[in-house]
Amino acid sequence: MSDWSLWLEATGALAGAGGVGYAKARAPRVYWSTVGLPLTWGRFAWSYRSTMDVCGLTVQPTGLRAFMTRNLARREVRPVAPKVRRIRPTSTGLRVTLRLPAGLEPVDVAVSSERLRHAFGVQSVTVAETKPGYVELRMTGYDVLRRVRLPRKARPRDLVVPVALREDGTVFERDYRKMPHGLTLGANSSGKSMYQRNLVMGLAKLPVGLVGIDCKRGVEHSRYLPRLSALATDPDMAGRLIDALVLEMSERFDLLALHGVSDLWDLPEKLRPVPLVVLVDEVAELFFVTSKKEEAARDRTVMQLVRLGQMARAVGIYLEVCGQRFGSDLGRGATALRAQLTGRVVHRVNDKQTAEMGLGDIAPEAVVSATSIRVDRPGVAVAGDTSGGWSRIRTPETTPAQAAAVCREYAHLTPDLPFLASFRPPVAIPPMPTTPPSVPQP
Ligand SMILES: Nc1ncnc2c1ncn2[C@@H]1O[C@H](COP(=O)(O)OP(=O)(O)OP(=O)(O)O)[C@@H](O)[C@H]1O
Repeated sequence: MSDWSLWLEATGALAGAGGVGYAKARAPRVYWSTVGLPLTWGRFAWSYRSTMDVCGLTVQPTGLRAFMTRNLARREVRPVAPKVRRIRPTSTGLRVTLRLPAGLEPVDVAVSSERLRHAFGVQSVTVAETKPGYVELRMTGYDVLRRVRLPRKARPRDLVVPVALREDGTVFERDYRKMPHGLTLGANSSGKSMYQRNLVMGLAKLPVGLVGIDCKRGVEHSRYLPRLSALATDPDMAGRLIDALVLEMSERFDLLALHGVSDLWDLPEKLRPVPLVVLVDEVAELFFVTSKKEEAARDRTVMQLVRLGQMARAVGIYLEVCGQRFGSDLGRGATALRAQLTGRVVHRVNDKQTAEMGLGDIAPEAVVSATSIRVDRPGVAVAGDTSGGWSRIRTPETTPAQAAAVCREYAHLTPDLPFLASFRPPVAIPPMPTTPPSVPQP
């Protein structure tokens, strides 16, 4: 086969020989940029006006405009469609900025997004308001969540970590300054650990302290040890660690009061304590008790965690909580804690109630979207915040070994925090090979 026909096959142009199917399945990004984009662009340009018309996205012209068209331009008076202001191709689709005519609002376009998706023959269309009077149609040419790759320029910065890709091809970022505390929910094998792994890989590269609470004996978090400032592996230790964090919070507030500011970020840089991200894996373990006498300790731990949730944002301590369920059935303080965790990510769940626990106070459609996540799509989740916005996301697939390697590489960024010293287990030394060393033969 010649080089030329190989290229044709790879890009899908060899339709007759099944090339399109091959390229769509194996290299959707290549297919999109070489074949899909020109086709979609052409279809869009050719059918834009009529599509808007049949989708009900036009308005009647004003009297003056109708008069001018009829009498001066001597043209037929037609309904007015949104004006296309900008068309921008991306590696995953097409972005079109529209100026809405008077009488149309962004929600009208959003309601028609499913019709537009079929009319333009694209994978998905999402509508975002960019400024008053303008919306952006974000079209994706292929299923970007099938095999997720974050764009190269998506790098962690400040306290912002790119963690996943949205359905519309944009990057989903976890911004701790905008949304200080987060909650990740999901059934077994739904992708919670993968989400946390991607988060830790990003956070590890930033000048922050990472604190792990993993009451499953540290099976998840012990991989991140070189980059952790503290790790609690059972509820008792977690209780003491949370107490230490509350004490640190009080000291940081004293520091703010001393300098007459109300936020850590208002302090001069050289006085500013390092931000801390507290990662809690399987939060239900903190609530479980096996005997009555453990209840007092459990209640104290939960209440201290609620205090962190309520106040610690101002002093740069952020919570990242993960669990399978998070309802009032867990025990006292559960709903109070959940209310503080503004950033919500819900993976596949076993029941609608769990989706409602995470997304019910965001949007009813988000709950429906979370309950329809397929079992064969681990890692897909619905991410929302309590401002009402939500989107479907998926993290890139990464291995525990990759996360451990990043934590080792950035171990030098682990801050020296004396108040956490007693919670920092010695970093594990790689195990010795089990086979005895070979003795050189004479
Ligand atoms: N974003 C993803 N892309 C591809 N595969 C994924 C993704 N997320 C998770 N998976 C697959 O799903 C499996 C389960 O994921 P993960 O361990 O993160 O689930 P979990 O919710 O933490 O489960 P558990 O609660 O049992 O610990 C992983 O082994 C991985 O192969």
